[in-house]
Amino acid sequence: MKIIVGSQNPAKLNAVKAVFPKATIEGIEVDTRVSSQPFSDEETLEGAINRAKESVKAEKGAMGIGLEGGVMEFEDGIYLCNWGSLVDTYGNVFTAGGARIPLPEEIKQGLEKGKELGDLMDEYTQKQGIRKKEGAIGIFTNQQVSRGAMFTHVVRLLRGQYEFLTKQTDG
Ligand SMILES: O=P(O)(O)OP(=O)(O)OP(=O)(O)OC[C@H]1O[C@@H](n2cnc3c(O)ncnc32)[C@H](O)[C@@H]1O
Ligand SMILES: [Mg+2]
Repeated sequence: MKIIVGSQNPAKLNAVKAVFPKATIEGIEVDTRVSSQPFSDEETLEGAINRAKESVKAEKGAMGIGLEGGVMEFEDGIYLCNWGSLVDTYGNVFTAGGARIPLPEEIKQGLEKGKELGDLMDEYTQKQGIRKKEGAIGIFTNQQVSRGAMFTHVVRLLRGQYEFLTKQTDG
């Protein structure tokens, strides 16, 4: 089985590898056709679906997976949100959402100024490439749940739905 992932971010690629250990996995750059910092569940999910649809087009017979990170405004502040999509070789589109946690006021202010969360996290932690490592979710959960672990859960939700449908249609 071949899976094309619409990203070259190792946190995303490793999540797909963890859930599909026997598959050949390739990450490609795709146009998400949403903002580089999605600002709602809807926009983040759309980014994930666009990534998956672009990826599946890249190679005949391969499945496509798109994982997208974003933020969403809620009554009490801004939450981190994550969405994923899997498009199989028949064109079936599966979707799944990931864990949400609120972001600190300082991060919220940076986002409202138009900065990207990835850059804000590097400033906040005085480290580089947090988005490719534990992510904001890893930092703000004291490393209890890394970005990779969170995306692994999303990909597991995608794989399970795909298998469930395949079982139904294969009898
Ligand atoms: O290369 P791609 O696949 O685009 O990976 P990315 O890290 O940019 O991730 P997304 O585009 O999915 O996320 C949109 C923005 O939100 C940031 N982001 C989302 N979740 C994050 C997290 O857990 N930690 C740090 N930055 C995060 C990310 O860096 C982007 O600026
Ligand atoms: Mg990005």
